[in-house]
Amino acid sequence: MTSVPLPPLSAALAQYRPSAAATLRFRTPSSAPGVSASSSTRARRFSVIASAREMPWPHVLTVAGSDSSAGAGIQADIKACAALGAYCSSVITAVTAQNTVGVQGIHAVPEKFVGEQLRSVLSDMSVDVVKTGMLPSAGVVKVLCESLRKFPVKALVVDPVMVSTSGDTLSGPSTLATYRDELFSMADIVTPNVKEASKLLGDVSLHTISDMCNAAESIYKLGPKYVLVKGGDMPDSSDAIDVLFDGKEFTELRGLRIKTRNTHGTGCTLASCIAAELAKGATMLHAVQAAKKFVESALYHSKDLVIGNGPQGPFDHHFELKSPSYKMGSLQKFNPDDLFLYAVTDSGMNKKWGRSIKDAVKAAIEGGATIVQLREKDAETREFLEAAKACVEICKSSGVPLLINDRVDVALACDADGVHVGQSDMPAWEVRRLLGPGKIIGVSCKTPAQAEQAWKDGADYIGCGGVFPTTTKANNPTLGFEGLRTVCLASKLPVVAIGGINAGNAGSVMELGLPNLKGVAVVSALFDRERVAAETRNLRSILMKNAYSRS
Ligand SMILES: Cc1ncc(COP(=O)(O)OP(=O)(O)O)c(N)n1
Ligand SMILES: Cc1ncsc1CCOP(=O)(O)O
Ligand SMILES: [Mg+2]
Repeated sequence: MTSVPLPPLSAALAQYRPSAAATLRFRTPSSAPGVSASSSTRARRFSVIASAREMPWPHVLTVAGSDSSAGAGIQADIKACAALGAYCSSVITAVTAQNTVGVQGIHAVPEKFVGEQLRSVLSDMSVDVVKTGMLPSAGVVKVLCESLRKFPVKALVVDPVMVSTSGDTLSGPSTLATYRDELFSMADIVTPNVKEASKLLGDVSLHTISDMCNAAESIYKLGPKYVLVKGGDMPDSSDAIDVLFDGKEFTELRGLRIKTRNTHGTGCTLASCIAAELAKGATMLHAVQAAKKFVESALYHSKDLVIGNGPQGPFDHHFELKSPSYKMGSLQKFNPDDLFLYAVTDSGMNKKWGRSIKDAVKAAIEGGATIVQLREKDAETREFLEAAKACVEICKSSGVPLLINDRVDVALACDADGVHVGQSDMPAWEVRRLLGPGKIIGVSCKTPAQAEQAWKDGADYIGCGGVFPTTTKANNPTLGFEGLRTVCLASKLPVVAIGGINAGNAGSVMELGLPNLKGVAVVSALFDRERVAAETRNLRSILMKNAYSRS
C-alpha cells in the first residue's frame, strides 16, 4: 500500500490561491439563444467573437440537487469549482428544503426536464468533466447516461450520494441498482464514503482499512477506472484516511481530522474539487490529493463559524478571500505562513552526501518544505548562479518561494523570490532598494533593536536564533527559548526560528505559542541526512500536529 500524507496547511493554502493564469483564462461567451438583437449588433458581436483568441476555461458540469442551506449540493459544487479556478455549470435534479438541522423536503425535477437541462449545457458549452451528486431516481441516472453517450466529456466523477450528512435518504434502492448497472462503467472515479460503499455492496460492514480496500476492489469490479472509499466516518482515529484503488494498487491518503461541526457538504466539495482538478489537467492521484487538501484547509479555517442552529453547519469554500495576503491582491508577494517549514541548503552537506543543490531542493519540496533558501557559502559564483536558476524553475513550478542567502547579485540574476541577510551582510534597506518592493527580504535578528531596525528597513520577516546550539554556523550564540520569546514579542514582523532545530525539538519551539512565530528554519536536520524528502516529511507532520492541536 502506498501512503501519501498531505502537505502542510500553508502549502495547501498557497496552492489554492487561484493563479493569475487560472483567473485570466476564459472562453469567449457565445451569444445566448433566445436573446433578441438587431442584425447589426448581432453581426458586431459575432465579429468580436470570431476575432477574439479562444482561451480555455476548465469547465465542470455538476448534475446534482439544490441545497437551500447552500452547504452541500449544487451550491457547494459551484463554490468549490470557483475556489479552484474552474467554471461550473449546473443541471439541477432535485430541489431540497434543508438546513443545518436536516432535510425537510425533496422536490424532484421531472426526468425529462433534467434531460433538457443536460442538452442545453452539453450541446453548447465545452464541458471538460461531469460531476454527479444527488440523482433522485433510476430514470434520472438513465437520462444522464444517455446524454453522456451523446455528448462525451473528458471525465466523469460520480459521488454516489445516497444519504445526507443528517441521515436523510436521498436516493432509493432502484437508483442504486442503476448506478451499479449503468453509470459506474462510464465513471472515471466513484467516491463513496464507508456508509455508501456498504450500501452499494448490499450492506456489508466496513470497520477497518482492510475492509475499505476490499470494498474499493468490489466497487472497482462494477466498472469505474478509480474508486475512492472515504474513511471520514471511521471511528477512533485522529487521521481521516481514504483509500484510492486503480485496479492494481491501493493508495492510502491521510489527512488530519479537523474537530468541527461544520462538515455539511464535505463529500460534494471533495468530488467537485477532484472534477475541477481533472478539468485543469491533473492526474487522478494529484486531483484527489489536491481535493483532500482543499477540504482539509476549508474545514480548518471554518471550524469556529456559526451558521444555523442545527448539529451540522456549512463551511467556507472561499476562506482564501479572507486572508490578508489575498486582500492585498497581486502586489502581495509574501505570505508569512510560508515560513512554516523553511529549508535552508548547505553546500558542504550536499557535497558530503553527493547530491546537487537542485536535487536537495527537489527533495525538500517533495517532503513538504514551504520556503527554500540557498545558503551556499563556498560555491563559485558562476556555478551557484546556474544552480540557482534551475532551483528557481523547480520552486516556481511547485509554488514554493526561493530565497538566496547573502547574495543580492545572484538573487537579481536568477530572479529569485528574495534574499536573506544577516547583521554583517548588506543592510536590508539597501537590499530593498536593489530588489524593489515585490521581493521577499528576511533579516537575522538576535535582539529587539535589530528586529525594530529590520521592520524600519522594509524587511518581510526575521530569522531568530540560534535557538539551540548548532555546528552549522560557527560562533553563533545560542539564544534559547527566552531569547527567542523576547525577540518575537518585540518584533512587528513574522518570525522564523533557526539553529539546532530538528524533529525532536521543533514541537517544543512551536509550543511556545508566540503568535508571530510562524515556523522553523532548518539546515542539518534535513540536509545532513541521507533521505532529505523523508526527513522533511517527518518534520512537517510534527509541525502540523502541533499547529492543529494549538488551534
Ligand atoms: C531564515 C534564516 N535565518 C537566519 C539566517 C542566518 O543568516 P546570517 O546571520 O546572515 O548568517 P548566514 O546564514 O549568512 O551564515 C539564515 N540564513 N536564514
Ligand atoms: C544559518 C544559521 N543562523 C543561525 S543558526 C544557523 C544554522 C542553522 O543550522 P542547523 O539547522 O543545522 O542548526
Ligand atoms: Mg548572511
